[in-house]
Order: sequence, then structure tokens, then C-alpha cells
Amino acid sequence: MYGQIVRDGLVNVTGIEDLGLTSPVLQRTSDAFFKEISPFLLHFGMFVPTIIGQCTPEQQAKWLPLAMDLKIIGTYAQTELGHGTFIRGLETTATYDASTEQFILKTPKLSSYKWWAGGLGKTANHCIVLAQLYTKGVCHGPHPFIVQIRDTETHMPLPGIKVGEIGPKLGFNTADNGFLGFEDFRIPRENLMMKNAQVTKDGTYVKVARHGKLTYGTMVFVRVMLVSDMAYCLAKAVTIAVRYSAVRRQSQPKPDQPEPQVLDYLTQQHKLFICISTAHAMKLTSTWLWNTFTGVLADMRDGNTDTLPELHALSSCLKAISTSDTSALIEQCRFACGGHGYMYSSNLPALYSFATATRTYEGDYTVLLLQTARFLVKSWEQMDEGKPLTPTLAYLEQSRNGSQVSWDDSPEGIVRGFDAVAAGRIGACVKSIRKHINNGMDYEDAWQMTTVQLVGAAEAHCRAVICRVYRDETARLTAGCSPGVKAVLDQLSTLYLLYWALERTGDLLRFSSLSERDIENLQARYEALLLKIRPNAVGLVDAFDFRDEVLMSTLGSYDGRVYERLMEEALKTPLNREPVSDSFHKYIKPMMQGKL
Ligand SMILES: CCCCCCCC/C=C\CCCCCC(=O)SCCNC(=O)CCNC(=O)[C@H](O)C(C)(C)COP(=O)(O)OP(=O)(O)OC[C@H]1O[C@@H](n2cnc3c(N)ncnc32)[C@H](O)[C@@H]1OP(=O)(O)O
Ligand SMILES: Cc1cc2nc3c(=O)[nH]c(=O)nc-3n(C[C@H](O)[C@H](O)[C@H](O)COP(=O)(O)OP(=O)(O)OC[C@H]3O[C@@H](n4cnc5c(N)ncnc54)[C@H](O)[C@@H]3O)c2cc1C
Repeated sequence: MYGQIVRDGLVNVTGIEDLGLTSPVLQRTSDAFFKEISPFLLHFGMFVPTIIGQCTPEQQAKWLPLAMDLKIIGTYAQTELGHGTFIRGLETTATYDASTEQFILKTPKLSSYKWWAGGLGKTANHCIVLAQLYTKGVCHGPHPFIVQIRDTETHMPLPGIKVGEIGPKLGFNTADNGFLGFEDFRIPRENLMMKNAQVTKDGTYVKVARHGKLTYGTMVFVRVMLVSDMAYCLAKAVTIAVRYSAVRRQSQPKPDQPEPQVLDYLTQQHKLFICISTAHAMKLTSTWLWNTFTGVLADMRDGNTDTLPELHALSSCLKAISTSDTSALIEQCRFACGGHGYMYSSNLPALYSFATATRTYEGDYTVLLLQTARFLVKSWEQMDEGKPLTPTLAYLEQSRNGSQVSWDDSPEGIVRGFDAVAAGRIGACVKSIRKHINNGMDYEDAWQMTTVQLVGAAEAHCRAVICRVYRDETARLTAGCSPGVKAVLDQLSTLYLLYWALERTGDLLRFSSLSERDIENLQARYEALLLKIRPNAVGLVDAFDFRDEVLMSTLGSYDGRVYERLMEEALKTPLNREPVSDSFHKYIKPMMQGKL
């Protein structure tokens, strides 16, 4: 299994390299080789971006060509057995020895072992290691080091390195995630990635970057990439589920009628059409977020880090919500396919196992939403002090006078309704924190007592951003389209707004003048819209344009030969190679004869 995966991974990587294409394309093409994940994903997904983001030009000149030519194979080892979220609590140490101009890497105890890095188990010979940097007896916090862990000729672990694979997981079982421990392992001073901080030969620590969190830059990059990845993942799943629902016929609502396509059931449309809309919403939002990211990078190249806090808040909540929505909606696609959706050959289990992992890695859902909430509360307080708000928080102004927003069920009105919900929930958090402080709590405890509400406020902010970006970008991008295309894409973005308005009626009742009658109207409009989208449903998923080789699904292939493909795959199962398994003769027959 591992050998096959590595072979496929290299065919994918070297093939694309010959075509001179960039890593995002690599990510897409690797889908044609892997149901789960390539052991080389971390090499291009984090090892290369970290060299670019954390190394000086001289260090890049040394390491980047080796990495891009696959002369070295890397991964990103930050998480430890004992810590993943709390980076400042990482235990691996890198202590500078000026007499030899080296860092000594140590794994102080079991919980300090690096754990999880993709490709570390058996594939990588280098890795980025986040370790607490000590020099002249002072700890300067976690810093990135590039470390060779295996001999590039023999692939044997180097002396002082303990490395291996962490074992089977819910998914990602082709990524050879590994563990790594150091026993007084020495690396040259130059292996500290020195773009944001340096250590001179005599051990003097020199802080270069103005912003203390630039070391976390790779994580921001991957979070931005993941939003796009999720759109792609969900688009695959809903292509499979909608095509299968067009083939599958089941039950007899009317006695004298043939069994209908299950796609004709309103409940099936309710399960699946939000998945089509969400794939579009996330793709458009990911492009908007990428443009925001590149804008902040440009500012930072000019030495201006003022826009970094908003980017961190946006990338945190969009990564959290896109991965959470995608996991839930891929599972919904699986539910919509009945028993056959549970078959591995449908590819829905693999898509789910990949998506649900993203809700955790690169920043746990709750933790990242609390990061966004931290920014929202700070912004509210700055608004109270009369300071300007950042663009994505302009809607907070409307809440200043505390008046309730009047409900307007037009698409633009619903977007404003979500702004009001976000503003209201952030304001309620600020009020809760202040109440606890007035009752004698310190700020940290008052914050902790409000964290359930803070997670909800961050989700509401993120939903408001997605709704606004989805609506605006759809209008902008369809301006030149034919009336037919424009109408269908407008239906999808309206469906997204109606769906979420119905999901959040409690909030809308609390923070706008929404009435029970308005809710009845929303429900009726939503159901009518499902019926309108039905005739275009298969065309809409065909428009995602996935080849069968990429979908890898018995249920979602373009030709609709579902039952034939299910049987073809079943007959390939090893258990079907012999009519009678040898377990019958070894165990079952003796048992039947009372001989066990
Ligand atoms: C083929 C190429 C395509 C690529 C496709 C990619 C696909 C996926 C790739 C690979 C697959 C597998 C990847 C998985 C890899 C991993 O999981 S790597 C490990 C990831 N780990 C994490 O994400 C850890 C999460 N934890 C954190 O980020 C931080 O510890 C924390 C933010 C939760 C808390 O950090 P802490 O130091 O405690 O900070 P705070 O005290 O909360 O905040 C201090 C201030 O710093 C600001 N800040 C925090 N983080 C950032 C950041 N990343 N950027 C900018 N600023 C940040 C924070 O807002 C505070 O600011 P204020 O004081 O002003 O409020
Ligand atoms: C498939 C996969 C691949 C991975 N690949 C890599 C890799 O290549 N490199 C790498 O370095 N890491 C990798 N990771 C590790 C990943 O980054 C961590 O698992 C992730 O950051 C979560 O940290 P944790 O596991 O310590 O969870 P924890 O943070 O311990 O979470 C446990 C619970 O505690 C809660 N919690 C934690 N802190 C807080 C808080 N401050 N407030 C409220 N609740 C809190 C969380 O919400 C969660 O419910 C991978 C993980 C997975 C699943």
C-alpha cells in the first residue's frame, strides 16, 4: 500500500514538474491519484511555503532549489504529543552553543515528541521543526528550524533521531503521519530560519520582524488555501450525490405511478442543493480571501503589518467555518445516498474523512473562532473609543445606536440581517464580559465565562462575511453572463441566504424586526426555490467538470452505470477470489462439528 502510494505520488509530482506547473495545480492533480492524501502534500503544502516565508534570501537560495527539485523531501513538525493548539507551550528545545556555533535539539520528555507531521513517518528526510529557542540562558519562544532527519542516500534516521509512523487514523492513511524525537541532536546555526529573527555567532538574539507572530505565517497561508480546498472537496461530494440521486429510483408516492428519481423528493433537494450553493459560496469567498492575503503580504513587504490582525481574524474564522460546513455537508451527501453512500467505492467516506480532519488540523475550530472573537471584541472597544473600523467590520457602526434593524426579505436585506445578528452577538459578548468584570472577575475569567457566546459571535461574523461576499461576487461575475446563467447562479446565492436565514431565525428574531409571518414567507420562498433549481441540478454539478478518474466514485460517474460499477468493484474484493474462504475449514467447520 505505502509503496503504491509513494509511486503514485512521485508520478504526480514529477509529471507536474515536467509541465512546470505550480503547487496549487499539483494539489488538484494529486486528487486524480489519491482518494485520501499524498505523502508529499506537506512537502509542497507547508515545507516549501515555510522556506519561502521564514528564510532569508541567502537561505532560500540554498534550500529552495533542493526542495523544488525534490533533492530533499520535507514536512512541517510543529505539533507535539502534548501540545498542538498552544504553540507557546511547545516543549522541544533548541539551545545555542556558541563554542561550536550549533543548536542542540532536545526532546525533554514523552509529551515533547513531535507528533502528526505528514510524510514524517517514512517519506521525509528533512523537516521544519518548531522549537523553543534558548541562547545565553534566555528563552525566546518557538522558532522554526530546518532539520535533516534522515541520510539522503540510505534514508536511515541520523544518529540522535527517533522517528516513525503514528499508526492508523480515521482517514489520511496514505499520508504517513509520523513522530520525531531528538537526543542532543546538533544542527548548524544557519539552520535557524532567520527572516524574522536571528542568532549571531556569539549567540546574540536579534529580533528582525516588527510583528511577533510572523513565525505563524505558514499557518495563515494554509488556512487560506484550505477554504479553497473545501470548496473543491464539497463540489466533488455533491457531484456524486446529485448524479446518484438522478439515477436512483425509490418508493411510490402515487399508486399508479412508476418509482420517481429520489432527486424529485423535496427533502432530497433540501439535503443537496445547499451543498451546491455552499461550494460556490466557498470558492468565491476563498478567492476574495486569497486577494486579501496577497494584499496583506504586499503591505508587509513594505514594512506595514497593520492589516495582519484582520487577515488573521478572517483566515481563522473562514478556515473554521468552511471546514465545519464542508464536513457536515459531505456527511449530508453521504446520508442522501442511502446504503451505497456508505460504500468505500462511492468515495464519500474518503471525502468525509479528509474534510473532517481539516476541522482540526491547521487550527482547531473552537480555538480559531476564539481568535476571531478576540479581534471582534477589540474592534468593538476601538469603535467605542471613536477609532475607525476595518472594512469587514463596517457593519458594527449600525449597531452603535442600538436600534433594531427592520427586516427586509430581499437578498440584500437578508445580508443586512446577518450583519445585524453579528453586531448584536458581538455587542452581547462585550456586555457579558463587562458584567462579569463589574461583578468582580478579572478580564481573563470574564473572557472565559463568555467563550460560548464568543464562538457564536465569531460564527455569526463569518456567516455575514460569506453571505455578503457570495452575493456581491455573484453579481459582479455574472454581470456579463447570459440571462439564463445569471438567473441560475442568482437562484443558488439566494438559496444560500434563505437557507441560513431559516437556520438562524432565533438570532434574526432577537436582532431584527423579523416576525413569525416573515418566517412563514421565508420557508415558502425556500421550498419554491428548491423546485426551481431541480431542472438544473445535474447540469450544475456537471459544470464542476470532474473527470471520473478524479471523482473515483461508483455512484458519481458520468455515465450513470451505478449498479454495474458497484458490482464490478465488489467482485474485485479479495474475499471474492475464492468461493470458500479458508477460514471456513480452519474455524467455522470445526465449530459446527463441535471441535472448537
Ligand atoms: C500543494 C499546495 C497546496 C496547499 C494546500 C494545503 C492543504 C493542506 C496542507 C497540508 C495538510 C495537513 C496540514 C496540517 C498541518 C498542521 O496542522 S501544522 C500545525 C497547525 N497548528 C496550529 O494551527 C496551532 C493553532 N494554534 C495557534 O495558531 C496559536 O497557538 C493560537 C493563535 C491559538 C494562540 O497562540 P498564542 O500565542 O497563545 O496567541 P494569543 O495569545 O492567543 O494571541 C497573541 C496575539 O497574536 C495574534 N496571533 C495569533 N496567531 C496569529 C497568526 N497566525 N497571525 C497573526 N497574528 C496572530 C493574536 O491575534 C493576538 O493578537 P492581539 O494580542 O493583538 O490580540
Ligand atoms: C490529519 C491531521 C494531520 C495533521 N498534520 C500535522 C502536520 O503535518 N504538522 C503538525 O505540526 N501538526 C499536524 N496536525 C496536528 C494538528 O495541527 C493539531 O491536532 C491541531 O492543531 C489541534 O491541536 P491539538 O491536537 O493539540 O488539540 P487540542 O488543542 O488539545 O484540542 C483538544 C480540545 O481542547 C480544546 N481547546 C484547546 N485550547 C482551547 C482554548 N484555548 N479554549 C477553548 N478550548 C480549547 C479544543 O477546542 C478541543 O476541543 C495534524 C492533525 C491531523 C488530525
